[in-house]
Amino acid sequence: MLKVKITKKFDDFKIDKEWEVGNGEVISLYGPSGSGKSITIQSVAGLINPDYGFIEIDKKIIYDKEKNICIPPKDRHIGYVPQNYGLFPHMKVIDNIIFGMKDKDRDLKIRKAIDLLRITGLDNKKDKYPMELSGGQKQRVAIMRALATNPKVLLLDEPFSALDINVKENLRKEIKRFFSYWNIPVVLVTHDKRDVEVLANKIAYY
Ligand SMILES: Nc1ncnc2c1ncn2[C@@H]1O[C@H](COP(=O)(O)OP(=O)(O)OP(=O)(O)O)[C@@H](O)[C@H]1O
Repeated sequence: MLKVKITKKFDDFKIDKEWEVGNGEVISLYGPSGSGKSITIQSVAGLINPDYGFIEIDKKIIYDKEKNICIPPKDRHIGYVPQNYGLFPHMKVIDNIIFGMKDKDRDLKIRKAIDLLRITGLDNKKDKYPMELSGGQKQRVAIMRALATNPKVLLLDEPFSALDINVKENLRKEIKRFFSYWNIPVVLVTHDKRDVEVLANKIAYY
């Protein structure tokens, strides 16, 4: 369960939001450009700090302004896929996926990464570089890289916005299928109603 209550103020913009999402659920942060969706998930990931509020994962506080708690991003166990996928261009697909894994044994990491790639049918691309993949393939690798760290929460920022309409629709359905493998809260930032219709159990309007 992820619980979020945050306030953040800039000179000409303020957000004040409260929502929660359970394990195995997908919440969509849905609203127009500039409404504070990215700021919210960056706060959850720990990349920026809200001015007030708290963030809780499975009853553990990872941020609380009043209690002066702010767990660093690397200790939050969060899988975050930014808008541009965030893949390392100089690393092969397989090395991108094993990057955040905690296991010491490289062979074990490789086996786990290949299993993840197999779920998305991309095990034959393991030795390619990100620039050799299509947009949809990059997106799948980015999501698998985030899941490879066994996160307690998965955050996706506009995952389909750069893809053409047919790829989008197929990928939505595929992603919905592999979300069911992971019993964690998923936060999906989008301004596309179709993403909400296909993927979300809950909506937080922005
Ligand atoms: N560092 C900053 N200083 C001042 N204003 C900022 C800063 N960062 C973001 N903002 C403002 O906060 C608002 C929300 O930005 P945010 O990126 O969260 O929007 P969004 O809903 O994710 O939109 P998009 O879909 O375009 O990414 C915007 O109006 C933006 O200009």
